[in-house]
Amino acid sequence: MAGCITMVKYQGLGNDYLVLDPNKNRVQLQGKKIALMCQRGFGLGADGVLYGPVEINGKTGVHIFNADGSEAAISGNGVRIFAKYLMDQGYVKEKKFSIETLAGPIEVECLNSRATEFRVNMGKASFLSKEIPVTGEVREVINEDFSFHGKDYKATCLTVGNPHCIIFMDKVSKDLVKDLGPYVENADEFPERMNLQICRKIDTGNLDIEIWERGSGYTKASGTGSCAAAVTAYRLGMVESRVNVNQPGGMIQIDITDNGDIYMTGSVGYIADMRVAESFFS
Ligand SMILES: N[C@@H](CCC[C@H](N)C(=O)O)C(=O)O
Repeated sequence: MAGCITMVKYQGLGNDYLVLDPNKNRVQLQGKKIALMCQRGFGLGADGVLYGPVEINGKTGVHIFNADGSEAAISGNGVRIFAKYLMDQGYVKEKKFSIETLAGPIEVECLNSRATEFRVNMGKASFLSKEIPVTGEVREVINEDFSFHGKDYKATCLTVGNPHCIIFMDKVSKDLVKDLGPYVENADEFPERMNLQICRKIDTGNLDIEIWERGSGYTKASGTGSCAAAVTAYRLGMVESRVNVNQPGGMIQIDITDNGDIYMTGSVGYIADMRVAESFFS
C-alpha cells in the first residue's frame, strides 16, 4: 500500500516488540518517534522497537530501543524475537547463527520447527562497578547497602551487557516493583540508569521476579533480567546452575556454565504484520 510503513509485532513472554526493517521501509528513526510508536494509547503499543537487520561491525545485527526511545545494548527477549524475524523472513536458513548487537555478537539456536523456542548464549556477567556502571570506588557490587526513596535495601548490581539491580525480597509483586522501580532506574548511583528485578527464591531451582525496565517501565518479562537474577542468586549460593526464572509472562530457563557463560532458553510468539501511515513518522 503506497505511503505506509510495514512493521511486525512479536512478543517474548508478553514483552512485546515492534520490528522495523530498513530493507522494507525508508524511515529515519528518532527517539521521539519510537516513543510515539510504543505508546499504547496514541501509538501501536510495545515495550520497544527492534531496528534491523542492519550492519553492525560488518555483521548482521539489530538496534534495540526502549519505549522511551533510548537505545539499549542488548535485550534477551528482543534477541529471541529478532532471531525469529530473521528466520520468518528468510534472511537466515540455519538453525544456529549469530546476531550482532551493541553488546557484541550473540549466538542463537532455534530449537523447534516453528521457530518459537530459542536457546541463546548471553555471554558472561560482571559485578564490577566500573563495568555496570555504579558510582564510587571500583568494587564488586554484591549485597551492598542502598537507599531508594528513603528506604534501605541490600542490592546486588551487575551487567549482562546492560545494567541490572537485583533486590531479594520475601514477597514480590507488581505494585512493589512499580513503586520502587522509578527510584532505582534513575538513582544517582547509576550514571546510565538501571533495570530493576525484585526477586524471591522459591527453591534452589526456581526464582520468582517482577521487573521494572530502564526506559520501558513495568514489563511482563525480561530476558536479561532473568539472566541477571539467576546469576546473582547463583553467585550468592542460593540456587543451582540451572534456574527456572518465573515472571508474570511465563518462565525463562537459565543455565550457567563452568566458564560463566549464561544460556537463556525461552519462547517467542508472532503477533501481527502492521501497516502504519507514513504520516505517523512525520
Ligand atoms: N526486556 C529486555 C530488556 C530491554 C533493555 C532494557 N530495558 C535496558 O534498557 O537495558 C530483555 O528481555 O532483556
